[in-house]
Amino acid sequence: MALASGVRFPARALLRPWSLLRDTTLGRSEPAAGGGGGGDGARLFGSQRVLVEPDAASGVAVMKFRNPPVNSLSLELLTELVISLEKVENDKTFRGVILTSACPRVFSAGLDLTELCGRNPAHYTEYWKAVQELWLRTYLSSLVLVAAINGACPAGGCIIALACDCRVLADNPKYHIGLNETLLGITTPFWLKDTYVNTIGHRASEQALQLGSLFPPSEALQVGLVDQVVPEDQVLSTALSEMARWLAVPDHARQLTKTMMRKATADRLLRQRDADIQNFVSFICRDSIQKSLQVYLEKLRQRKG
Ligand SMILES: CCCCC/C=C\C/C=C\CC/C=C/CC(=O)SCCNC(=O)CCNC(=O)[C@H](O)C(C)(C)COP(=O)(O)OP(=O)(O)OC[C@H]1O[C@@H](n2cnc3c(N)ncnc32)[C@H](O)[C@@H]1OP(=O)(O)O
Repeated sequence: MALASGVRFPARALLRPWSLLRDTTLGRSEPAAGGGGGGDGARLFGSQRVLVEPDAASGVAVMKFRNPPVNSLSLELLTELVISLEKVENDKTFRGVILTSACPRVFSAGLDLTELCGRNPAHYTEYWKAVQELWLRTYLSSLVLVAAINGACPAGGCIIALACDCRVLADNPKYHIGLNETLLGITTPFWLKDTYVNTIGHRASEQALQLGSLFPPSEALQVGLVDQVVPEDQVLSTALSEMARWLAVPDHARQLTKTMMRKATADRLLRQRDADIQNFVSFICRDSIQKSLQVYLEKLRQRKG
C-alpha cells in the first residue's frame, strides 16, 4: 500500500490493510466499516494495539496505544498507528487526535529493541521504513495532535510526543521524557535531532542529546519539552482543554501555518529517505552496535524484581 508520504507498507498490511483494524464495539471482532467511526460518539474502532475512541460531536478522537507491557514500538504497533491515523484523517468528522497510553505507567518505551537486535537487513529496512512513515504521518498531520503523556516517555515515545502540536505530561517523578539513544550506544538520526532542536532549541538539544538526558516532569517543563505538567488524573481533561484551544483556530490557517513551520524539516528526510534507511541498516548491523543493544536489553530484563 502506498501511503501519502510515499512509503510502501509491509506485506501483511499490503494484502488487507483494513484487516488490521477491527471493530471493537461491544467487544465484537468484525472488519471495521470503511470511512471511520463518525456519526455515533459512542462507537469505538481500532485494532489490536491501537484503541480509537471517537467523539464525533467534538470532532476529536482519543487514540490509545495498548501494546503491553510497555507500548514498545513493534513493527505491528507502528503499522497499526499509521493506519489508524490515516483512517481518522480521512474521516472529515475529525479535526483532532489525542495520543495517549492504555498501559499503566508507560506512554511508550520507544522503539522495540527486539526489532533492532539479531534480525537481518531486510527486516531492519522494513522496520526503519515504518518508523519514518509514522514520524512523517504524525509530524505532517493536518489534524491537531495533542500528546496526553500518562507514563514514562523515553526515546521513540518522546519522538511521537515531539511530533504532536502540544504535550501534556502527568506530574509523576517516574515519568521521564527525552531522547536517551546515546546511552544505548546509538545515535539519533538527523531528522529526529532536527525535531528536538525545533522544540527546545540548539544548545539545550546539543546537551540533552549528547548526555542522553531523560527529564523528570518539572525539568521537561522548564526546558520546553512539554507544554503543561498536571496531576496524573487531569492529563486527559487538560489535553482536551488544550485541544479546544487549538480547534478554536480556523483549520485552513492553522494547517498552512503548521506546514510552513514543519515543511523544511520533513523535506530534509523526504529528500534522502532511501539513504537514511541504508545508513540505519548499515549502522544497526555493526557488531559493536548489536553488542551494545544486546547488553542494554539484557540489563533491562535483569532490572526486574
Ligand atoms: C554514524 C551513522 C549514524 C546513522 C544513524 C542512523 C540511525 C540511528 C540508529 C538508531 C536510532 C534508533 C533510535 C532509537 C530510539 C529508541 O526508541 S531505542 C529504545 C529506547 N528505549 C529505552 O531506553 C526504554 C527502555 N525501557 C525502560 O526504560 C523501562 O522499560 C520503562 C519504559 C521505564 C518501563 O519500566 P517498567 O519498570 O514499567 O518496565 P520494565 O523495565 O520492567 O520492562 C518490562 C518489559 O518490557 C521490556 N522492554 C522495556 N523497554 C523495551 C523496549 N524499548 N523494547 C523492547 N522491550 C522493552 C523489558 O525488557 C521487560 O521485558 P521482560 O523482562 O521480558 O518482562
